[in-house]
Amino acid sequence: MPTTRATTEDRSAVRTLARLWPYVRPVRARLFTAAFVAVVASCTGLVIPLVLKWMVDGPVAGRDPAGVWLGALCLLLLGVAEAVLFGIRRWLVARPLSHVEAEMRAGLYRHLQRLPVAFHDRWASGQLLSRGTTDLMLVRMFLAFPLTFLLVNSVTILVGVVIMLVQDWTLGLVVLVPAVPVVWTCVIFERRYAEVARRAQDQVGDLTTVVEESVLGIRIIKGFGHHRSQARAFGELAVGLRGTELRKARLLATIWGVIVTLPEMAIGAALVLGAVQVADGDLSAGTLVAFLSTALALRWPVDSIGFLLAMSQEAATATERYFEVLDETPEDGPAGAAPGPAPRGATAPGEARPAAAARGLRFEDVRFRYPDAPPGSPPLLTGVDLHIRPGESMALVGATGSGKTTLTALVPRLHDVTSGRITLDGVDITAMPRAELRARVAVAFEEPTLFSTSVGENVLMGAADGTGRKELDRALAVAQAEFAHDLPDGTATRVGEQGLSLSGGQRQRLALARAVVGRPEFLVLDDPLSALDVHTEAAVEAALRQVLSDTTALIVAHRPSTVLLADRVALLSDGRIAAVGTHHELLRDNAEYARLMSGESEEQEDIR
Ligand SMILES: Nc1ncnc2c1ncn2[C@@H]1O[C@H](COP(=O)(O)OP(=O)(O)OP(=O)(O)O)[C@@H](O)[C@H]1O
Repeated sequence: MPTTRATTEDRSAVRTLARLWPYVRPVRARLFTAAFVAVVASCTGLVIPLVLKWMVDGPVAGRDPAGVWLGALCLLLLGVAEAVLFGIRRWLVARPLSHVEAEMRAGLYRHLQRLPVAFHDRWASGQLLSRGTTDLMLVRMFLAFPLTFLLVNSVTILVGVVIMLVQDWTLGLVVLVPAVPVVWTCVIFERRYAEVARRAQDQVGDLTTVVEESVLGIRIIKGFGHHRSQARAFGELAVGLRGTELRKARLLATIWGVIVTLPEMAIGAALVLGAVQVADGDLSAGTLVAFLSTALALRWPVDSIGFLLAMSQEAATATERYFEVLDETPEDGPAGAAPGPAPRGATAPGEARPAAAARGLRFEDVRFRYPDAPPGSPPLLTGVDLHIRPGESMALVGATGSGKTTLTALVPRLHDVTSGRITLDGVDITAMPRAELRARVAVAFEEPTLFSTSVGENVLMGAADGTGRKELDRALAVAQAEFAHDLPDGTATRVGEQGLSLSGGQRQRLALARAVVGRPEFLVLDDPLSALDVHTEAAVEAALRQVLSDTTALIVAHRPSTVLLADRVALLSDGRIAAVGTHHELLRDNAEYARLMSGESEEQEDIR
């Protein structure tokens, strides 16, 4: 699984950031108003040097104290106005930008839910997590600060330069000389910084993955005494990230050095030249004061360009990473089209009742190859043909790694077949809306996942909205999960990561209850009894038999006791169904099946 997804292709930061427009659109009025207010505030600051000029050449030269007081009052009012306007700007942007961030995060989450399992197999969870957290925070910060201030500073610099040229065009040109090397440095910096910023953000994703895996797998890490090697792996990634961050800091220091030093030198030169002109009587002292105060007022807008560009570049990288996920095609395709092979002669729901041969669950020449399988490797399933009649339960047996779990995952379309088709009562599953398919097919996997919510809610996830207490109790009884009633808050007890810890067998029984609670027409169980003790297994089997009597079921089985739950058994071998029959028939006629079952010698003796 690639943990770092660095894009090396050249892309324009502006074009990438422009993709944020649909999210910014609803709050555009406030953002534009805030930008306008900031421009006015910044330009208000540029009036101060002109007041100074008036004071120096007027009241100060004419020794008029009342005029000096008036000038001081004007300066005070201008300062207060500038501060108030900047305060208004901040107030205008705070709330709408939190809204933009929340909307983008919700959009990402919704999209992640709709992306196919193949996507989640490919992507490290830490990479997704960091996109939904750090990256979105960088985007919000960009919208709040650099976006406005790159505009505000540009306008301020432009207005300031015009004021300086009007005061004295020769001094103005001296101050403008560094513009060429500064712009050139910015262009080079932008390219280099983009590369390093991307690497740093990918490394944050990798680090998040390691932290997440260590927390989830803490028992294994401790059990096998791997905390040191895990800490070493984390340390190496952290050192890598530190190196990248230092490179970022060095680049930033370089551009800052250029952006600060060159204009300061130019101001110094202008000061010397201006002083000479004042001494020669070619320039008034007030004009020189106004010129220098304007140049000094432009220091911050110029100095800040370095880190504003850096923040914008990080935001462009964050936006790019965000849209890498959002650009992935969701399960139903952008226009709701079903991906996968086109249905062949499917019978639409509601049409004439299908022929008996078509009813039930049918695999027709199903081939499957994982999209991320090594190139050139053969498909895992090379032509599966299997018919499970309505109401029949079929056990699926095969060597480990033969593709049993994969085959079961094809039925609820967690993966799509590479070729061939699967039908439910004659209807190709690719022709059915996924919601309908998943309402008709219930699944329980070997790894029983419970969510951080109550036992009842975990089980009722398998049923339509509004399913009541009676169905919940029935499902718990079928799965022999009545222990749930004895939990501290009964079925309202919270389980999962932040709730009560349950044993593997208890989790498996709840997962089974979730699969049967909706009385599904089709049931797919992936070795659902593997974590149960012998007594509980017998009790669950007895209850499951009842459920299976009116359900069409496919059950992955490793043990004869589970196989015996089913009416017939299919043997999966070399990507095909090698044999179908009852347990006893296969045991007698098929050497591979007999060998697979012989692992359970004691039980096998009982059965014989
Ligand atoms: N997401 C995936 N991408 C690529 N290959 C995969 C993926 N998931 C599983 N495989 C491969 O497919 C093969 C079949 O896996 P599968 O889990 O279907 O076997 P199984 O018969 O259920 O095994 P077991 O009896 O051990 O549970 C394995 O070789 C596995 O490595």
